[in-house]
Amino acid sequence: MPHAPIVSLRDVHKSFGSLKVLDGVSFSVERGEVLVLIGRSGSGKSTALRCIDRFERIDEGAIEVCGHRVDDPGVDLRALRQDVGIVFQSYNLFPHLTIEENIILAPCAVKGMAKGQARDLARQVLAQVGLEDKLHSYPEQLSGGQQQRGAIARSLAMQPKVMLFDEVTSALDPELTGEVLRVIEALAADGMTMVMVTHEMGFARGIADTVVFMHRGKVHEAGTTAILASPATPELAQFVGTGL
Ligand SMILES: Nc1ncnc2c1ncn2[C@@H]1O[C@H](COP(=O)(O)OP(=O)(O)OP(=O)(O)O)[C@@H](O)[C@H]1O
Repeated sequence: MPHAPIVSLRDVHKSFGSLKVLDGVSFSVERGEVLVLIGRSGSGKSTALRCIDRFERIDEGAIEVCGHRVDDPGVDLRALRQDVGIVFQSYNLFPHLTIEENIILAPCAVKGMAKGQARDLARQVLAQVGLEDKLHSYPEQLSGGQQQRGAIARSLAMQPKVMLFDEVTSALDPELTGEVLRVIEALAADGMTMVMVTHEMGFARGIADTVVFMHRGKVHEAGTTAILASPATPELAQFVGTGL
């Protein structure tokens, strides 16, 4: 039997009122692959990412994620979200909970994991992001970069099959960006399947198996990172040239 991609979008359309944001978007992500979405502000990257986890519902087309038909109104959202981890630009951690409490919340509540086991898991995922010593800290006691690493750890604790990253370094100072990107690089090297929206072009070049350049709600160009070095369209050439 041919294997199915972990994520596939086929001819996805999505509008907000009269604004068409996704206009026939298709792409797919294989197991262990890193797909990077790039494009100008407003081109539809975040919306495409949010549709994968059904934070947004699509108007037309098909999305399949880890065997879940996301466009099916009856999709089991709980099962879908156990398979998909998502980290946003900000507001990821609950401020009134310690890092450990943040991390064990979902494994205990959603998966019914015993607290002791969840605490062991918290230590393990915090070690993965280099935050073992922050177990009992509150988010406000951490730098922005540490908070994002904590948010990544919290997602990892659910042992997702695919991770989605939406401009996770955009709110960070440049010196804190690197530490978060290194954690993501390590996850990719470990074989985690990922879809990420990023404006960090150097990082995209280094990590992406597939680059999808979105323009006006469409996949304008897609391919390996070679498309960044020799774009086929003036729009990508201009985007790469300006880095915007
Ligand atoms: N919930 C919403 N309601 C109405 N319009 C929205 C909503 N979410 C996004 N939009 C609009 O859809 C368009 C695409 O937004 P989206 O966030 O997907 O773009 P993007 O490529 O990720 O941009 P950026 O790089 O600035 O994040 C924008 O014009 C945005 O204002």
